[in-house]
Amino acid sequence: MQYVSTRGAAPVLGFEDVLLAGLARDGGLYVPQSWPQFSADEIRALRGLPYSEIAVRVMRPFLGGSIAEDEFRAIVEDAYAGFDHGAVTPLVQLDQRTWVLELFHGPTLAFKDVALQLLGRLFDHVLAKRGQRVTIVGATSGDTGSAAIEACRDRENIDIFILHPKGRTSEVQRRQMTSVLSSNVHNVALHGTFDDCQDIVKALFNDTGFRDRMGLSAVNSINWARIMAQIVYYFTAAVALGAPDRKIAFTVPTGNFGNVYAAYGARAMGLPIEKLVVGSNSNDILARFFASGTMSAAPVVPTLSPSMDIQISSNFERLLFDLLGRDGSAVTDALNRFRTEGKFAVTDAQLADALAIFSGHRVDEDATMATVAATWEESGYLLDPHTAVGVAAAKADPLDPSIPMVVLATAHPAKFPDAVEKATGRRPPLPPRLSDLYEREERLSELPNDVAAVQDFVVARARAAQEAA
Ligand SMILES: Cc1ncc(COP(=O)(O)O)c(C=O)c1O
Ligand SMILES: N[C@@H](CCOP(=O)(O)O)C(=O)O
Repeated sequence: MQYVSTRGAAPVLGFEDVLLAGLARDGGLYVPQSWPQFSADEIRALRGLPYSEIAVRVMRPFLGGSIAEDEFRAIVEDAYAGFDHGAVTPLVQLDQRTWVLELFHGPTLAFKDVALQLLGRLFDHVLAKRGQRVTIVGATSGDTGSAAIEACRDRENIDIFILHPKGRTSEVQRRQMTSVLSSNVHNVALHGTFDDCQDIVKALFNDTGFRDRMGLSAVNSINWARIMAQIVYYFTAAVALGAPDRKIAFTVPTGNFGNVYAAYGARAMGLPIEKLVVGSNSNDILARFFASGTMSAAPVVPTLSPSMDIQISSNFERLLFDLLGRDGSAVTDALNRFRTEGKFAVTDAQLADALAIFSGHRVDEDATMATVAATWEESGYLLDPHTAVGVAAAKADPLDPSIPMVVLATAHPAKFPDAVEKATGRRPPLPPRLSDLYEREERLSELPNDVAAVQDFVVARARAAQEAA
């Protein structure tokens, strides 16, 4: 299995190099040269298997033989052993046609753990084999940060720097990051939005001198391995609900487009996915794209679902690559236009290709709160505000109701207790292992929205951490 860049001008790489590279050297994102195919019989054979076995079978083709199967199986089993539900990502039925796929049973209570618990172990495995060390830089709107820190803390060959937008995460999310005091963990509260954090991370990667000197790696979904690990739960959910002998649809609360792109990958691999519904909060650039074919930037507004307060969805580039016929220079042109003019458009035919798979819905703050409240009243089920955006988007979609709709529950309601309490009168408690979170010491540094300032900080802290080690 080989991987190519969406901008078409970076070296073609195998799995291990893609894992360590993060962003491609031409600024693009790596995607598989072709999608592995699963026959109906191979999909049927997944029914009833444990999560980790499905994970091995679904991810195996992406490794291209770079990790021996028994070693990979051991890594996968270890990654999911700490989840607090035996099914890892259980399905819960909400009503006759709607299920939620609970992705929040990992250590930091959000879907990011599913991929990052694996990624931390894969980094360890590959770095030990190569005798290499990396500096991870990541951007977070709240959940990737804590999941990545949890996965990488105290690992010998990794320093990890996480940029979050100051004051724009929930308090639980911030404390989950900043209360990890390990010497290889460095939290930055940036004076800016998540998009600013993500821009700085990309700028650090695009400075190839800095990138090579520091040995930069990524934990955001720009890293192909994140997408690979997220494809697995679309298979587990689909086979549990009757695939390949029954069609299925998913609604994904969306920000950076990584999660729903993983669903697109599962469909390309052979899962009978009828529709992918993209749920956006008031930061609705994606819903507007699916309505018009034009991607046009707008200022980020803070919402009750802060992890989705994103206007530049980095993984959309991977879909665009396919919509534009896998032409890297056409992708580069479109994205340059987006940077300089604030917008670009696809043709009617390209939009029709996208709409054959996707639809998009904007869910505003009132609808989010009303959905949390109504779901609690009708089903006795507590939704976090991100999942509520998904449930509301699923209800707004005109899809054939005989097709089961799975909404991805991307975070535990206890990560957003204020919004949940306001909507339902019930304050969801943190699990016992996090019950002292509000008393824990925090450590973080504040930095301006400036690439050079972040670069200097990374150099100084990485040097100090290595001297102390
Ligand atoms: C709780 C939660 N829901 C939804 C999303 C959006 O997912 P994606 O960025 O993969 O579209 C995020 C952030 O990524 C998140 O943390
Ligand atoms: N919502 C995310 C934003 C980063 O997304 P990623 O999937 O690219 O890591 C977060 O919680 O940080």
